[in-house]
Amino acid sequence: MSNQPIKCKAAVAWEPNKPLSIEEVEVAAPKKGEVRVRIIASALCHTDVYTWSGKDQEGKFPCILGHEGSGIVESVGEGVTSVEIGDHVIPLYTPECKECKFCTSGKTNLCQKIRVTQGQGVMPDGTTRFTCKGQEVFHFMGTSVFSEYTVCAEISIAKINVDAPLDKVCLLGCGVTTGVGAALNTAKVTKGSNVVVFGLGAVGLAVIQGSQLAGATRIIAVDINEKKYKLAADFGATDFVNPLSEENKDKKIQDIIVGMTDGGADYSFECIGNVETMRAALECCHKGWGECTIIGVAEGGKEISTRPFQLVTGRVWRGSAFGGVKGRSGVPEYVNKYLRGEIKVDEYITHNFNFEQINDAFTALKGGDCIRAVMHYKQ
Ligand SMILES: NC(=O)C1=CN([C@@H]2O[C@H](COP(=O)(O)OP(=O)(O)OC[C@H]3O[C@@H](n4cnc5c(N)ncnc54)[C@H](OP(=O)(O)O)[C@@H]3O)[C@@H](O)[C@H]2O)C=CC1
Ligand SMILES: N[C@@H](CCC(=O)N[C@@H](CSC=O)C(=O)NCC(=O)O)C(=O)O
Ligand SMILES: [Zn+2]
Ligand SMILES: [Zn+2]
Repeated sequence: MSNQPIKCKAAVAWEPNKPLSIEEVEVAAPKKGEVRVRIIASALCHTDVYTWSGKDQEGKFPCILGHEGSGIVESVGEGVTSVEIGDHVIPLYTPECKECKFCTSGKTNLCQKIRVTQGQGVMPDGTTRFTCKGQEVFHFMGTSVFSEYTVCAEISIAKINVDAPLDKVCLLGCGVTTGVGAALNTAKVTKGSNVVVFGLGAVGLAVIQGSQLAGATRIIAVDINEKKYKLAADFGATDFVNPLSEENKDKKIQDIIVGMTDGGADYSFECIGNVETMRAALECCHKGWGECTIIGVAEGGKEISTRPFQLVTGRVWRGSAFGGVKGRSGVPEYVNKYLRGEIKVDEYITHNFNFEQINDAFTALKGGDCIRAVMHYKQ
């Protein structure tokens, strides 16, 4: 246990859409049921960019963003039993308390024990552990890994194999687990099926990886950025469609997919966060059985629509958060799968930066060549 605050560097988002500012912050000691973690590495996910842009209805400023990270337990608060100082961990934006109605339902990974306060940018007791220049700074997604030290609820901490390289498995804190899990747990892609993936960022590529693991025979990758096709092929995509190409630009993407697949997709996934492609992802599904999984996060105020006939005639629209993976029990297993060579992680990392260069990581992710930018913290 430690009762002392720590002063360290953090990337503070003072207001939306402005470069993050590397500041000295004070990180209070973990309270009862909390864990303070020294972050070793983190990666930037599109969701960080989304909240930073000001389009997230739950976005609170000033805050410390970051939800795809890894680190080492520095101290624990009263009553913490599942981790101890020195454990290697991945902070979870989808906690797992193992006792709420959601955790015990066997039907979802969406633990709700601390969801309300997490969305308000505070710890479960309603207060923040971060201060900067005398001002309170909000947490983000219960993780705030863009800080050299962060405090999380114990139920938001997955203890992982100490042999795993922390600057790689940080990606299992969101993107890779989300995509692989969406294919395997949420959609339950079947052997021999055809799959369509909209959006070839880390999440879409991970859906391709999961679909290949599930034995899909045809995986159609859809993206307006053709630079993403090579990596998609490496992950198992068999066909590539650019909706904006000369040949396609006057056609509806759903009609193109239906034409390519003798009636439509068995499974489709939206990994962009655009409500038009969410509609297309549903409508490209095969009549009678095609299932569309929405993963992308659309900006606040946007709504999806389709003709109800699309659903009446057997297509299914569902969503997936964190790949349907239960954090504390599932993430350690994903780390072990990576260590056994059963899932790829390194291949998603296209850029590496020092933590202080975090604004360059934002520029890279928006630049069209980046899948994941990993930030390395001072050791
Ligand atoms: N549900 C969940 O649990 C999670 C959801 N997410 C969400 O998933 C989505 C994907 O995340 P991530 O992989 O990090 O994002 P990226 O931005 O890295 O990937 C999105 C890809 O879609 C492409 N794209 C953009 N617009 C279109 C379009 N109209 N048609 C086809 N392709 C398009 C982009 O091209 P370009 O390179 O040109 O931008 C990019 O290649 C985001 O909305 C994110 O917030 C992320 C993690 C977890
Ligand atoms: N605050 C956002 C919610 C965005 C969202 O849907 N987040 C996903 C994870 S995205 C990770 O990169 C999620 O887990 N959703 C479930 C949840 O309980 O938030 C908004 O209001 O749009
Ligand atoms: Zn994410
Ligand atoms: Zn729970």
